[in-house]
Amino acid sequence: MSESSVREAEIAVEQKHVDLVYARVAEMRDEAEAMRTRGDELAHGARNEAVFEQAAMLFERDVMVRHANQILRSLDAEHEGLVFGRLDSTDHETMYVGRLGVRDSEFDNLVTDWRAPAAAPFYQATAEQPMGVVRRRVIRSTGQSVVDIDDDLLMPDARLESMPVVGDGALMASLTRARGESMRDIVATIQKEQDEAIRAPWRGVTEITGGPGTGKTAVALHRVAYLLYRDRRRMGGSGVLVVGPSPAFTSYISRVLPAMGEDTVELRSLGDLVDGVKATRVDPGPVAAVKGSLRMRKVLRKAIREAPADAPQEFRIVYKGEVLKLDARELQRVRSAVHNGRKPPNQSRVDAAEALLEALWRKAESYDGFQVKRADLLNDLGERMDFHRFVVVWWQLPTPAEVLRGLADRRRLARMAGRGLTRAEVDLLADSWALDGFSTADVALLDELRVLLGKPPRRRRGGQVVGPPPPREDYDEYAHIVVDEAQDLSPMQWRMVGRRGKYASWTVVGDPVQSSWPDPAEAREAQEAAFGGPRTQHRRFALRTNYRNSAEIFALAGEVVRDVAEPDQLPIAVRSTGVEPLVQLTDPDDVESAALKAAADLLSQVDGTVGIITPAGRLDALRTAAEGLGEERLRVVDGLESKGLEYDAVVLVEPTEVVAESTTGPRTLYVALTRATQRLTVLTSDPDWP
Ligand SMILES: Nc1ncnc2c1ncn2[C@@H]1O[C@H](COP(=O)(O)OP(=O)(O)OP(=O)(O)O)[C@@H](O)[C@H]1O
Repeated sequence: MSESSVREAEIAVEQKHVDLVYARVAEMRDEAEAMRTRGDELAHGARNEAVFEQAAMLFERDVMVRHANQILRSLDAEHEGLVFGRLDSTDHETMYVGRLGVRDSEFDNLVTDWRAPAAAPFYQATAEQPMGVVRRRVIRSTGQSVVDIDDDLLMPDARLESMPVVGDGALMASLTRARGESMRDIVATIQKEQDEAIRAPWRGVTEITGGPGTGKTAVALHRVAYLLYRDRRRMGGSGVLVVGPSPAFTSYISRVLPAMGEDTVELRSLGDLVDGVKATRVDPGPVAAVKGSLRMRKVLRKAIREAPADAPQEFRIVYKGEVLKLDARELQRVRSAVHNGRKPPNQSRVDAAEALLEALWRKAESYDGFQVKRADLLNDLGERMDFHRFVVVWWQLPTPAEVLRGLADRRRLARMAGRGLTRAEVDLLADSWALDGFSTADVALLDELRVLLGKPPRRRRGGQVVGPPPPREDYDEYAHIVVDEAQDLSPMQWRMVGRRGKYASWTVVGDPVQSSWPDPAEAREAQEAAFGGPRTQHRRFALRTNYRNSAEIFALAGEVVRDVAEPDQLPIAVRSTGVEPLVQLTDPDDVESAALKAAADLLSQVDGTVGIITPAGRLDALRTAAEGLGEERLRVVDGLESKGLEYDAVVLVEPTEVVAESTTGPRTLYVALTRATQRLTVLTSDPDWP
């Protein structure tokens, strides 16, 4: 038989099994639905019968329905099919591996869930350590049709005559496929070193490092699916949070988990981690660097103690014919004393009122011949409307946003900062807070302020203040938190994320060489604190193969960080395309049209997406210009925004400017140069670049 007819025959064999699986799944769906109906009848019918038994059945019903729904979700996901792998072992057993486990009506395995221990050899077996696997087969489907197969022969000596081997590498086939709107799952082609990180135990901190394109993000997401499968009760209860750098990134990865049947995981970017706030911009590097540093804690702590700008400077109240007056200094003394109490300011208004009354009493007492009893004065004034009106304006309950906005006042900010910030830094921050909206870095500060201020008491109708609510935090705490691009989190951001995971286990993914955070030591410390201190159990995995970039593209990218990276921090790109990146000298006045021209060329050369990556200063202009092209496959982003994303082809605009803008030298440029899978064009007005 010719090779192609062998392949056809083998595809037909697999199609038969796949058909069987889908038929069984349809049956399971019917069974689950019948079960649901029965469960409903039970619930409405025999209320008086054995309640415990009923509860158990209801529980079972819920599990069944959940399972059925999960199967349906996986079926509905338009991905590479339910069954994607097959192992043939030395004992002549065959096992199919898929997105979920399916048994036939006799409880025999039709498909094993990829996350089950039994499926591990599918990812871990190698020619050196075959784990009893003679042939590993990857089955590629479109919908329910098998379209191709790819075999790995791990034990040539154990192969039977009747066992054909076809295909030339499922991994390569997957890597060269065009990239689209969103990231795909990699369940069918997870590599051994990746699998080890995916299947690591849930406890403590799992740290995954690796260069660009080594699959860190993919691995982290598959690990989430794995942990949910293995430990659904622990993980599912308080949930899993995945934190990424930008909304573009969360949107890019948003389909991976649903494709694996997991749609309960929360994806958030650093700018929308706090409910009710959404970052609308990104600060320039030097501004973000100040806002992210731990020095901000002191500034904010001071800011919440400061009287609001519009608070009254003195207080007069007439009592029994005498004017009682507190001047600015006296008021300030009362304010400080209340702040020194243990409650946060937004829960201290009652204390503030009491302290004011005491101060008024001391004042009255100091007047010669003023005959009143302390208890009477406290009571009488405490019920007076004019007193309460004063308290409300003098002890305001500001929102975090109001406090931060207050710091747009340069003089006020300088006072709060003391020697903690330089004058130039005060100017940078004040200018930034005078702009509309908040930046990504501001969100961590707002979260810090929220904790410092405390939750204001809820109001009852009629405007009366009710006592403080039960102590409940107003953010969720998670069972497991994944932090992607972890090298970029500022210390203040680590505090924000850490607050959401006081009892969490962690998966932390990053690449120090791609860092845009200038003070790694301070960030490291804050990170450790977020994890619960240095005693937390740590396990580390390093990924070494770059699956994204062609070898030609990565050779150029590696060049620009040669001075700032250790050799073993640079991954190895194994896929060669024979297409060298193009470096074009451009007229500095003509960069825009050159970029559009280059993008148009690339769009005609690749099937998937094309990205124009530009210095932040040119972003708006290029974005507007590119809109004119009306191309759905084209994106325009700046270097920082390009973090974590990938395109089939990239036009990189003015590398020297990208470096100049960054606070961490060539690292952002390295990020930008490692986004393309197939083709890269660099436009530079610097004849000496690189
Ligand atoms: N085992 C694999 N099989 C198929 N594709 C893979 C595999 N591992 C990684 N990839 C692909 O390689 C590309 C890079 O993966 P990913 O984005 O997870 O890398 P990364 O390490 O997070 O990169 P960066 O640090 O640059 O953001 C993706 O398209 C991913 O699907």
